[in-house]
Amino acid sequence: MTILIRGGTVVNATGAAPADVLVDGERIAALLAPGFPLQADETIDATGKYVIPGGIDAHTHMEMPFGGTSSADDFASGTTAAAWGGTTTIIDFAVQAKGTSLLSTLDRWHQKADGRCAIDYGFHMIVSDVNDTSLKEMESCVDAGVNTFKMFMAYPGVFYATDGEILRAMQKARETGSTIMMHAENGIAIDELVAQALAQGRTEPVEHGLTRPPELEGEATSRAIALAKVTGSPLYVVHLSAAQALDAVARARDTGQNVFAETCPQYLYLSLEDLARPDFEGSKYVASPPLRPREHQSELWRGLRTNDLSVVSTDHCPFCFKDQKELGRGDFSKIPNGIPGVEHRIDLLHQGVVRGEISLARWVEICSTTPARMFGLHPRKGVVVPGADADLVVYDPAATQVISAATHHMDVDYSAYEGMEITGRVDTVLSRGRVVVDASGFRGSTGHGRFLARELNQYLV
Ligand SMILES: NC(=O)NCCC(=O)O
Ligand SMILES: [Zn+2]
Ligand SMILES: [Zn+2]
Repeated sequence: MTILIRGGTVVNATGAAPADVLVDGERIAALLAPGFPLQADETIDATGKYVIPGGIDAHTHMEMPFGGTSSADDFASGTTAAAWGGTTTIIDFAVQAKGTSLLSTLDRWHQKADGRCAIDYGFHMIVSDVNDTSLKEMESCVDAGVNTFKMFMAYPGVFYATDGEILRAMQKARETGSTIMMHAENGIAIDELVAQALAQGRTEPVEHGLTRPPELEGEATSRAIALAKVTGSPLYVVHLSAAQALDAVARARDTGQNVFAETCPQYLYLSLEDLARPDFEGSKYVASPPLRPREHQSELWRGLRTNDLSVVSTDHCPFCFKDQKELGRGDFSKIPNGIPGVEHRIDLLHQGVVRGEISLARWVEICSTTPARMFGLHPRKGVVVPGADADLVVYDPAATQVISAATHHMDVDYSAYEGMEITGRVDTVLSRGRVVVDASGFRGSTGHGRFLARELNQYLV
């Protein structure tokens, strides 16, 4: 089966140029001069549109257990929504519960995902129980294509790891060539502030933000960087939200340390003002780290331009407003943490192009090419070149849309971006050569997506 995508502008991280794209089976076969005379089984007209590599969302939580409930999207609904939004690969987090092994956790996540995903997928591993067994098991995870391990400096009693535990895991990461991903917030200090707020009767969602000040993200980020330096381990800071944390990352990178960071669309577009919405509406915006005062946003956009922020992922972690966020009415600390977004990352970041915050090539780089290289998927994913998987998005930069829960495909009853007007829209999506979304709707199938055993981080020196 061949498909010819005609008349579009191919955008890679290296730049944009008019070209026709020939797909043969699951792979890109050729980039051709526009109008090159060739017949294919199917032709897609991309005139006036971009042809970009499918998005790679390196931070999602499908069916994630949290605070007595579970995130609302399962692997079927979440990956279908991702496809609608031009994302053709996700990397989800398998979550080790305390007292369980990493390998049984990995098995469990395979059971949840295998045969149910609409697009390709990989896993990171959350390590919440550092001991001799789990440290040894990190080696087997790497062999199984899971070479990125998330640890938490937040959530004492749940996921929290001490500095000593982090140090030991980083030593193992150094030994195995794997990368530690860090949730960098000072959870011990935050828990004190939370207890004080509740004791004073401050129970509203906005208190979630006020009890997690940006300084405590900056401090934890600096500490993680120091531990990484001592151990020689690479560090990837997840969901960076605060200027103070960005500053620490930028300083480390200036010294040549293997420190990388991602931010998320919610930190670029939403703010503490959303957390302060009345009538418990603020609960829709509870995630950790929290949304920050608006002035952090321009710093994050700058970080994306300077590459101190290398990736934008969603941290997609949906909880329904009606029956899940509700768990924290009267006590903000019980609101399940997370914001939905897997469907809208490509559109929201294209908005950054429209507003002149980032270039077209940088849009592709932070949404696809760099995650592919950072997480060992390149050159199979993340680029429009012959030989790569035909994970392709035809994107119409002139179309307009309004984001709404009434029209999105995520299995959650609200949108954090409700009513936001977007210039640009996904037109057609191919996953490994199969059209999964086009004007007729969703044409893919859950079960089409394959597990991706990943190579090591290609940015390490
Ligand atoms: N970010 C968030 O609030 N929920 C998902 C879990 C995590 O990434 O820490
Ligand atoms: Zn986290
Ligand atoms: Zn997360």
